[in-house]
Amino acid sequence: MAALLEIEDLSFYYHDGTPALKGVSLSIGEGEKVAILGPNGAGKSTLLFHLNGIFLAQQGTVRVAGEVVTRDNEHRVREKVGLVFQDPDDQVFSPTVWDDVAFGPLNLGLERQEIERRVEEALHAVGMWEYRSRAPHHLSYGQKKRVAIAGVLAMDPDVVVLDEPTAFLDPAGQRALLKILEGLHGEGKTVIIATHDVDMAAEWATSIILLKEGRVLAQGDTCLLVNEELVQAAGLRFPLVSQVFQDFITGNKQLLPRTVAEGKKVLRKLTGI
Ligand SMILES: Nc1ncnc2c1ncn2[C@@H]1O[C@H](COP(=O)(O)OP(=O)(O)OP(=O)(O)O)[C@@H](O)[C@H]1O
Repeated sequence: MAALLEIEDLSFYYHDGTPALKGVSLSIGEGEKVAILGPNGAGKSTLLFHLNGIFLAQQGTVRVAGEVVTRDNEHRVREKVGLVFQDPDDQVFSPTVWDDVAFGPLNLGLERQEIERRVEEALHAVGMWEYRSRAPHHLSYGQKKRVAIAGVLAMDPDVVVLDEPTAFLDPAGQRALLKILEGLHGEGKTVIIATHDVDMAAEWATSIILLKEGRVLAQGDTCLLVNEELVQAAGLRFPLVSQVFQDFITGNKQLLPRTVAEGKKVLRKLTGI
């Protein structure tokens, strides 16, 4: 089966000549949970902007469901791929939270009842239903972020892309976000995040993409997060769970536990408890 998202040799330069992407090629299958990691300035946000047609390829191609993204189909692509921006102030602008989340479904031309159903469901999903009459600019950063996520959920896209979704969320908010992402995945959606949170990536992702200086260093499973050479090159660190076991499990680092559940399993084996 063809990949849902296919990027081939994508390069992108900003107006001032800054090269942000240099020959990026990658593919993402339907239903995957993808974490894109890399240091500041690696090109993560620039790459995400290409996934739903906000940026069009200057060199190379971006395919969504087999279709090359162009100016002619960018609107259709945006219905398929929803993007939650890194900064909610770039996304949340309506007079009330309710209006903001309803904005996308309204533009889809849906019936009033369906719009109301979607807005209610999306606001409940992010725990912001009680705030529906509030002005978004009077909310905290984390609350605005939740509203921005609800705005994308209400569009019901096949692919949900989130730029730094956990940044500025409190621990309960981060747990709630993970639950939302799991729920989306359970509905069969493909979920892609850009993040600096190695621990979350290790716990959650089925596929890891490491970016650096506009290039893909590697794409694979969460084993990449305990590959010393790659982790160093990408300016990352091992997941905390892996660090705990690093000195006790010698030899093949790929066998290091990467999640809390894996860590517990190893401990049970070692201690017999
Ligand atoms: N509007 C812009 N004009 C010029 N250069 C830009 C612009 N936006 C980003 N860049 C540059 O493009 C490169 C990639 O930036 P991008 O924001 O995609 O990185 P990132 O991996 O998302 O970084 P971060 O982790 O800090 O969010 C960087 O060198 C950055 O300085």
